[in-house]
Amino acid sequence: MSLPPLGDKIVIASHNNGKVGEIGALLAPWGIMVRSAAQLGLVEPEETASTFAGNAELKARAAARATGLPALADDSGLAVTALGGNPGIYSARWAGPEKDFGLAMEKVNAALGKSSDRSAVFICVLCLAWPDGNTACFEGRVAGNLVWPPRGKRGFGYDPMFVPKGHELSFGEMEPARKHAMSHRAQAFSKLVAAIAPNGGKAKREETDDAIRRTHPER
Ligand SMILES: O=P(O)(O)OP(=O)(O)OP(=O)(O)OC[C@H]1O[C@@H](n2cnc3c(O)ncnc32)[C@H](O)[C@@H]1O
Ligand SMILES: [Mg+2]
Repeated sequence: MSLPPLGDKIVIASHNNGKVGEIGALLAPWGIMVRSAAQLGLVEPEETASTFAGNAELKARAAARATGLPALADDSGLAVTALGGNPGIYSARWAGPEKDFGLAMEKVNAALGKSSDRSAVFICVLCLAWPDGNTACFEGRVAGNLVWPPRGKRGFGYDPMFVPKGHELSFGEMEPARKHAMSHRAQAFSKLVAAIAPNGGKAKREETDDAIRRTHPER
């Protein structure tokens, strides 16, 4: 797949500071100037699609159209097996108008009840949109189990109740760099990099991996 170049400025088409911070960290080695939709005063489009990809594309297109710059949107959520994939694309909406994720996590836990299946997947679709109407979307997933009560104050959203498979710490307890190395967002991001910069991307990924290894020598 051959995609148009990104240039040196892009808009992060998200109003979620947690996501904007994580995407900024993933983009840091690239020297691209990043502005968020909130910083640019863009309106938050209504998420009317029925899939992560549909919503990510709609958010990216709206920001590219409004700014004339390439835009990167993220639509993501927590799909809980025993809840038939809910809250899924409704993950932000379960937090209500106050964006109260303590409440959203309580709802997930209450809906699970005594279910012995606590498995869940975080899903992220990153979608790039260019001002000429081109788009490209990339999906990442990370599997894990839900714990109660929530643990840790790092990260955002549902992080404190999610323990990735093979790990002890929740995303809310982990060093941010460690979450970045395995998260659904990071997985989607490496696919995006592979599509945008197949050769340069390899060097940049190694740079990021080296930085993570220096901070986490046990990895
Ligand atoms: O649409 P934008 O403006 O990007 O911001 P949003 O918060 O509304 O984002 P979504 O519509 O994609 O909803 C996804 C919700 O899923 C949750 N979520 C996504 N990624 C997460 C992560 O890495 N850790 C914890 N929760 C996450 C988080 O609570 C988000 O609010
Ligand atoms: Mg949203």
